[in-house]
Amino acid sequence: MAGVGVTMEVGNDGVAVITISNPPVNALAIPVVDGLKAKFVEATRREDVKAIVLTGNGGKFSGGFDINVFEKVHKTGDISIMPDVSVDLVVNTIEDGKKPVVAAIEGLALGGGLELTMGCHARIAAPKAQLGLPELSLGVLPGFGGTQRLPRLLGLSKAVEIMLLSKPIMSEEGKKLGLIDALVSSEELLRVSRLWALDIAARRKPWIRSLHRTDKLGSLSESREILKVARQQAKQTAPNMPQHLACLDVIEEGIVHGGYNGVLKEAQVFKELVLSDTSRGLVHVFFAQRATSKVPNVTDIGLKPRSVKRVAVIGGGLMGSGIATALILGNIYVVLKEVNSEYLLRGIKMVEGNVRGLVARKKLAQDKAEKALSMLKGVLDYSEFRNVDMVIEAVIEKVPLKQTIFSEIEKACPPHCILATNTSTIDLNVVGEKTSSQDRIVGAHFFSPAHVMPLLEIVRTEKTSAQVILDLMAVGKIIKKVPVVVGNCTAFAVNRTFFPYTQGSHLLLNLGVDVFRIDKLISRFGLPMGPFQLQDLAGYGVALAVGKELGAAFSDRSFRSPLVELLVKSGRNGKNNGKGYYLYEKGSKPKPDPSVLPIIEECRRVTNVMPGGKPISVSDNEIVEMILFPVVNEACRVMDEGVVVRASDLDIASVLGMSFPSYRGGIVFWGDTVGPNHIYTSLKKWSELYGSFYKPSRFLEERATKGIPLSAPASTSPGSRSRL
Ligand SMILES: C[C@H](O)CC(=O)SCCNC(=O)CCNC(=O)[C@H](O)C(C)(C)COP(=O)(O)OP(=O)(O)OC[C@H]1O[C@@H](n2cnc3c(N)ncnc32)[C@H](O)[C@@H]1OP(=O)(O)O
Repeated sequence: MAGVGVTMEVGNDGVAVITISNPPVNALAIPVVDGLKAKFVEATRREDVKAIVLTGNGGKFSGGFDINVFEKVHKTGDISIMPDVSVDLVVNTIEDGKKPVVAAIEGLALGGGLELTMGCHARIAAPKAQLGLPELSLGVLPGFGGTQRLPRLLGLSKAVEIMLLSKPIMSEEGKKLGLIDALVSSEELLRVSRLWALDIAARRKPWIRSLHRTDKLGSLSESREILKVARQQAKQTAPNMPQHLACLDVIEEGIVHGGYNGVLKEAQVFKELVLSDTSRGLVHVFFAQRATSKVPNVTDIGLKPRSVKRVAVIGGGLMGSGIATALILGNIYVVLKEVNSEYLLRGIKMVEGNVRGLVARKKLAQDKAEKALSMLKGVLDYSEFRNVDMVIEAVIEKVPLKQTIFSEIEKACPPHCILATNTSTIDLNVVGEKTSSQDRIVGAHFFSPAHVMPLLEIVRTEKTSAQVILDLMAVGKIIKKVPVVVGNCTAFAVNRTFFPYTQGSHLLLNLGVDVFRIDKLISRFGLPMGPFQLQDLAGYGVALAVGKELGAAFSDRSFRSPLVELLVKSGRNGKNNGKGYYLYEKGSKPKPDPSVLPIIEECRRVTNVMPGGKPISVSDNEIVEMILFPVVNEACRVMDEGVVVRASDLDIASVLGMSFPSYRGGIVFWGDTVGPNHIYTSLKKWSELYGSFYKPSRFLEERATKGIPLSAPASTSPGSRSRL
């Protein structure tokens, strides 16, 4: 495999093939950008070169500009390390250069990669290549002229959609839309591209500079209307993110004042956006997600994942059927076991409902749905378990029941079979206590709805073998989850970190803050809904069971309120029966229900925590902090106890499991952005005013007083332990 750099080969036909090489995705690192410039200058100068083909090594064109450079800018604040690619390389050297350039695209051309190809005079692609401008998902905008050339190549409407959704299209669609000039097989790609380039040089094919085109832009009033609608949508779907509106403004600049002015404006706005908190958060999440696949003593000891083809799921309830759905969609054969045919039928119906729901929402093709459903078999006993590679138990949270199941499956399954539980609270050592297969026991904690939520929390005990963890990570990837490996403790990493979220909201409510104000502020912060609406959605049964369990486990810092019991007593059961903190009517949005207020008053009388019996007076900002700082505080304990490999694992878990806004970088990253010292002093003040729920942890105190970021590795914190 070639190293990092750019090569050039000039053939007898007079075509210079310039190849980008930077495995694994040919990211445009600074040496690659420099190499491109040098090779283009050389090809332009050489008399034996008539035309140029630009391509990528190893079956991929390019995954875009090197995101590591953004990270460097974020760390140093020094924007000057960004090279001038947009004007110097793409406009002056490639697009306005003296020799025609054809892009030969295979595999993927994303971000800066696609933007380079749009500066070329034609684009030839192999089938199934991914083409996209995902820069907005990194908090920036396309910065190599993409905001200008994409609308000019395929029309404003589609271009805006591709950029705002950060969603790639395939080369087949690109051909239909006019982004791609010809679609040819991988084997033919270079040959056709060379001929095409020569044809342009000989004026047998048009020499097109995308930036100069206007034929697909439509009239100014049409463009303005499209941008107006897009702005309205962006305000709704991305209210806290500046890059969406900025991108639309830059596009408009080019439409009104011409492509080149648009390119200049793009470069200026790009520099502002790279330095934004949004970009810092999103770039952090990009790398944090990829870091989860590196687990010390698991992924670095030469093991290979074993193939898991058949999985048994025990329990066809909400979780079990969701897990079964995720598995069959990943082409894994599933045996779903229930205790009687009524429950089994209900479980299978739920799986079918999940799959058909995806088809209805156009997320799955009909034939794929049928194929997936053919991978499911319902059973009532263990006879089919003799040839499964993994079992996932997903029954109710009762210790004796789980223990019985585990000793039964130990006998029914082959000796290599992974024995996983989807428990969200029970200690894995207790679950597997009655077996002698502790090395095969592992937690596979899915988040509801399991076929939708992207996180898979893999819980290991001291005895779980590295092979078993690796196998489960591989299964997680096959079913399109992001697996995060954590240690064994009550509620594990995610629910443990977030238990103060619910409790903190209830404490604030009991201190006199309005329930709907809390929900509104938390949604405004960026979570999809507030804590009380979430409780309505999850169901009060869950709230009661989990509240009891966690309250007992963390009694030194728990706030217990009788509110949910009072709600149930008054005939409310959340979204389930249409009445909770909100009223739920089919076809309309949840409406705050004022008749819940007297019940809250009654609860406040019972808990009696308001200082002097009067509601506390707090600012909007303080409300958000009083809910989220205790979560950061618990995250500190989780890190201190070594439950996670690295701080960023909690970031990704909070984003993917709890829908914490990704543009805030995850819970620990956000804590560092706000500042450990501010969090510590606030918690200390509240703990004096309102009790031990807010008491700062040892880890937080130490980091705040020494000025060490919360995310700094544990070695900086003497006395840290590890459960991994
Ligand atoms: C100025 C310009 O307009 C700005 C830009 O171009 S910004 C960049 C725009 N490009 C992107 O956003 C694409 C980002 N990359 C991806 O979406 C995916 O990595 C991909 C679809 C290219 C490949 O996905 P997949 O095959 O699952 O591999 P994935 O694990 O994600 O990536 C493989 C490795 O390449 C790295 N990588 C991928 N794209 C990268 C990039 N643009 N820069 C630096 N590293 C990159 C990943 O960090 C990962 O590294 P690791 O192995 O050390 O963890």
